[in-house]
Amino acid sequence: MIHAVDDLGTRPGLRLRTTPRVLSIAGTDPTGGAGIQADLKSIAANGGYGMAVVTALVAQNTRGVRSVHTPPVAFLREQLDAVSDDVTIDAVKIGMLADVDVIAEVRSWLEATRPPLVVLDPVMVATSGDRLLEPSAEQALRELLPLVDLVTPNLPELAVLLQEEPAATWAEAVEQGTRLSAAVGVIVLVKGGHLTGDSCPDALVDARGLLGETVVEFASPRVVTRHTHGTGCSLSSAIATVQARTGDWVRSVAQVKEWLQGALLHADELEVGAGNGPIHHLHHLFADRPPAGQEFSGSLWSEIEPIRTAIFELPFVRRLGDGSLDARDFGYYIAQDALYLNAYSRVLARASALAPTPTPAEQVFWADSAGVCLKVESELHRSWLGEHATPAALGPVTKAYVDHLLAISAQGSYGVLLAAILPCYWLYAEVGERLHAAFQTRGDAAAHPYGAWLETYADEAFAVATRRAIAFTDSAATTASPQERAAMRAAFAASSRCELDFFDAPRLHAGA
Ligand SMILES: Nc1ncnc2c1ncn2[C@@H]1O[C@H](COP(=O)(O)OP(=O)(O)OP(=O)(O)O)[C@@H](O)[C@H]1O
Ligand SMILES: Cc1ncc(CO)c(N)n1
Repeated sequence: MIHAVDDLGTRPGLRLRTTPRVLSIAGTDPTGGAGIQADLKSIAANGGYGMAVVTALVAQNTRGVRSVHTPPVAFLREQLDAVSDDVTIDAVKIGMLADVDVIAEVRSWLEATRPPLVVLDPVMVATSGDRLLEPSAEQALRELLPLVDLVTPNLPELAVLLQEEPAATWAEAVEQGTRLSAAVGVIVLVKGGHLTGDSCPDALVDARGLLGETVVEFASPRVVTRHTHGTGCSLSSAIATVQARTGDWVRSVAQVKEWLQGALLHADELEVGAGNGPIHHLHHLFADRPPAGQEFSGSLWSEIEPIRTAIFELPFVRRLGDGSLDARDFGYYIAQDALYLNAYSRVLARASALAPTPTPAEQVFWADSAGVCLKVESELHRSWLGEHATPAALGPVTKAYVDHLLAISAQGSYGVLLAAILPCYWLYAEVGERLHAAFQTRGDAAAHPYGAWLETYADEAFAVATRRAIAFTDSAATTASPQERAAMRAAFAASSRCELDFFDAPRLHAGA
């Protein structure tokens, strides 16, 4: 889709595209965190089509730069022309330019092709402190600025561009950015990543007033991580991409900063290299991905999402959480739960009997769990029901749940039985944790009539047992046939529905 652009600080030739074609002209990082590798990921992460022309090959990793090989500039030009002779370029991001010859060639290509949108990251020094631009090329880089729309210097680079000392404070940095913008007629993104303190401010500055105001600040909290390799590359290529879609610098920077914050927050998960590792460019694509090895249980959990939502919307669960639950409803629930736990213990013992022989840990876990279940049952009698009270009769919902579990026990598939057992652990851990967290925040722990109940299920030992039950279910799923896995899904969903009905049963049957 193509739109014309009005005056938002962009060049007349700019045409907005849903999926902009973005060219990165930059150096390489074989570890994938900076340079063109980071640019391609950032462009993709922000919805663009990425292309790349290599200025210099850099033998580097997360610990530092080993050497730089700059191919002849004639070959650089061949790469640039190969792209521009064929592809309509919507935006260009320029990174490492290495030396004066490279700068001259890129400059000549820019003058010949006039791309509608150019973002320049004036790369001089890597995160590791190694130089990526020869000092003799600094003047040529300064002279390139009038050909670009946005320049994104960090604090030391801003100082070099102005031939001044680096700013010591954020106010000084913004003031330097304003002077650079006025001198060159370019929008400057001043980056505060090199400051110390709890925040990482950035500011878009345009002395010509193209942004509506001279300085637009973007505040973001500093992410505590040492994995910031390539943030500057990633930021500039992402801005080029989003700007080619929105045509609005302020909106583009705000959107990209939000993405960058997420990429920094998830950086530690990647574990790439021993030095300053990369950021997680594509973190948002994997946000819902279950941990490795838990794909099966992860999909079971997603499939019962409507049931989980319904559980938290039940009046019983809401009132249990805030303590306003009627004592009669709670009493009915606890009495039914004691009956349920007795039957559930037998089902767990059956899982122990069916556990595969080469893994005694599973057999022991289910046998222990059957024992724990009986202890919890007697504890319910002791603390809530009175040890000598007449045993309640199995209510209709309890009976349906127990019958379902016993029927699956009788069928003899270990995997299907685990899937049927699992919701009782998982949903209780979830309910316990959420209600407990909510009641702790309110700070009325002592006064809460059901506080002790909530504590049982929010307990860390219960969470540990739940994680093991999940892991055993996943491992059973890996050896199960497709038919058996389908039966596991059905059993998990059926038990989850029983859990929902069980929480709703007091409303329907407590008065009967
Ligand atoms: N720890 C952090 N937490 C949040 N944002 C950060 C952090 N470090 C850097 N940033 C942000 O990342 C972007 C790049 O900033 P920085 O000043 O580090 O650039 P740079 O030095 O060019 O990056 P590079 O590490 O690639 O050399 C800025 O938007 C900055 O605010
Ligand atoms: C190729 C290249 N460009 C930029 C940087 C700055 O992080 C780097 N380390 N490597």
